[in-house]
Order: sequence, then C-alpha cells, then structure tokens
Amino acid sequence: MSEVLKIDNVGRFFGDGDTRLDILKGAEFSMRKGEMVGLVAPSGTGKSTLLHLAGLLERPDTGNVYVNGRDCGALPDGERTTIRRSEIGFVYQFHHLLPEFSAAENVMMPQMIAGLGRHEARERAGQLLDYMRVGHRAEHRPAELSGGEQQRVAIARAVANAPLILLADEPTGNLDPVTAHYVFDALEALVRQSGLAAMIATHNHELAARMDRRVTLEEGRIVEL
Ligand SMILES: Nc1ncnc2c1ncn2[C@@H]1O[C@H](COP(=O)(O)OP(=O)(O)OP(=O)(O)O)[C@@H](O)[C@H]1O
Repeated sequence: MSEVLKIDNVGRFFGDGDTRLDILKGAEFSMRKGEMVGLVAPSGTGKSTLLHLAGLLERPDTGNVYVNGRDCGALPDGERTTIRRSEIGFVYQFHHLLPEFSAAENVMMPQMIAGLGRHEARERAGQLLDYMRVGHRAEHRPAELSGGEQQRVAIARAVANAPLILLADEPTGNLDPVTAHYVFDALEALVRQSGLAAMIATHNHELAARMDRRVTLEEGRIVEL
C-alpha cells in the first residue's frame, strides 16, 4: 500500500509572545491508500487545524505536508489548489451544500470545475447519489432533504472527483445516533469500495472503533491510540 498523506515534523501556532498557542509541535503522521483513521481528541486540541493542514487549506509554520509523495510546502497557492481539488475531498459537520442547486447539481459542480462535461458529470453524480442511497432525492434542493440525506449528498460531492484522500470533520456530529450510524455505514462502504484514505475527526467512540486506526492529539503531537 502506498503512502498518500504524510505529515512530517509539522508545527502550527497562533498568536505570539505571551499569547502564543502551540497547537501542533513536531507532529508526525502518515496514512496509506485504503486506510480509515479516526481522529479522536478533546475539543480545542487542534483537530480542525490538522485537517486544514492536511487538506492544504493552511500552511504549517514548520515542517512539511506530502500528498501522494509530493512536498506541498514549496508549491505556490495555485498548484496547492489544483492538488486539493483533484486529490482531496472534504466533509464538514454542516453540509455546506449550495442551497439554490439540486443535490445532483451540487455533486456535478466540482466535476465541471475540473473540466468534465455536463453529461458525464450528471451521470457520475447519479451513480454516487445512488451509491449513497439518496438517488431518489437527486432533483431536490438541500432544504428539502433531511439532515442525514444532506450529509450523504455532501459525501457524494466530496468524492465526485475521485480524490485519493477524504478528510472529514465531525461528519455525523450534527445527526441523531441512528442517522449517524446510517450515514457512517454509507461512508464506510464508499471508502472500502473506492480505496480512498480517510481521516475522520469524531467524538463518537463507537464509530471510531470501526476504523482501522485511531489517533489523538497530545501536547501538539499525533499519538496512536
Ligand atoms: N486562526 C486562529 N487564530 C487563533 N487561534 C486559533 C485559530 N485557529 C484555531 N485556533 C485555536 O487553536 C486551537 C485548536 O483549534 P481547532 O479548531 O483545531 O480545535 P478542534 O480540536 O478542532 O476543536 P473542536 O473539537 O472544538 O472543533 C483552539 O484553541 C483555537 O482557538
């Protein structure tokens, strides 16, 4: 299995002087294709910060982030954006779907931005929505969907461009326990079937137990549980 994400001696701090907060200090982590890793750590320890660094949304203050073997630290913003769009999918606690577009259009959008034609994008959107068992809602707008359905559409959108890495920040945090399990089942099946590598921040220990590995954050370091 090949390494798709590597966090190498990464440091990230906010503020300076007396108010400086060292959120990550010499953090080390790597993830291989097909791996599902649970990120379980108390609030405020840096889970979102780590996901933003891994997803090339922020740059570390020290150290390097490698995506599929490529050192992304030295790259200009434009190249980082290209890698992010093609190799990385994000799912957030709140779905962030575009309200004025249908579920299908939300899943088509990233594909069309990547250059795919409307017809192909619609076909893949249909397949992904079917796979997430929300195909019957393809023409509905987000506001017409339940929370669990919205989150399944958001997951379909995150993987629309067949990324290597899926980063999820509390993807089921906003759902009741039964719906959370249902959404997680679909997410897990998708990860297993596609060979994606997924890092999923969650406070739900039961869901974390179903992943291949669990890590936490301790004093700015990433520690295996
Ligand atoms: N841009 C910023 N400027 C200053 N401080 C920040 C910034 N971003 C994050 N922090 C601080 O860094 C710490 C880690 O934040 P982060 O959002 O990564 O935590 P988290 O583990 O995801 O928390 P939660 O589970 O509550 O979402 C917090 O103390 C936060 O206030």
